[in-house]
Amino acid sequence: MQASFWQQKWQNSELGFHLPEPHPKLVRHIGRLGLKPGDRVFLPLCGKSLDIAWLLQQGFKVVGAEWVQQAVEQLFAELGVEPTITQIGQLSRYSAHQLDILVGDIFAVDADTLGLVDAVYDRAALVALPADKRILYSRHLAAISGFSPQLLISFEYDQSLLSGPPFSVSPEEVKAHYQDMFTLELLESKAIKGGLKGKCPADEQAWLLSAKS
Ligand SMILES: C[S@@+](CC[C@H](N)C(=O)[O-])C[C@H]1O[C@@H](n2cnc3c(N)ncnc32)[C@H](O)[C@@H]1O
Repeated sequence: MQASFWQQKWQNSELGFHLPEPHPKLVRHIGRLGLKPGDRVFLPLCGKSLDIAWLLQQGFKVVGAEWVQQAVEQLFAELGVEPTITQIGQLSRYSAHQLDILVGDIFAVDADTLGLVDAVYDRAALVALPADKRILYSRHLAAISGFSPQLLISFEYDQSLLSGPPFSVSPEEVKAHYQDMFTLELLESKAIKGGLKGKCPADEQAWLLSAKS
């Protein structure tokens, strides 16, 4: 997927992925990440997710990465805060209070620029990437986040019925990406009511990834 694909989605407000509430699986399973107040949570490919505001309200710091500047501008406008913007190489950093958003390609984010994180929350990030990029992404994400524990939400459906994104990522594929680095626990797997995009039956899965010691 090129940057232009996502820029067009944001320009045309084709934001079917954007939920009107914090993700119920985040709310249900956040406790499993073992976080303390003030800990910093990384949301790769964050869009303007309401999960960000919810995590801030719970007393966490948040850092996100998002390619599309328009998305990030909408995020700060909807939060009602004015960001301080700084340039770091190819990336811009939008910061306010307990929030940093790195604007640019996730693959341009390194561990120094990201800073220390205590957990990763991946919702609609792994599944937004095509298969060849998912292999690179899973290793890159683990490396830049210092193998922090991760709450991952993925979809599984018959890929022949619908072209992604979101792409179908089976439990076998999740394991192939992560099981050499993390211990994986499937927290829940539930059918999406009405199917994916109202078109095809799909399951949404929540995974807990804990670094192997
Ligand atoms: C499916 S949306 C999910 C957004 C958010 N996680 C949510 O739950 O609402 C994927 C987002 O990732 C962004 N994105 C796609 N590829 C990216 C990349 N390589 N680096 C950074 N952001 C990217 C898109 O612009 C889009 O906003």
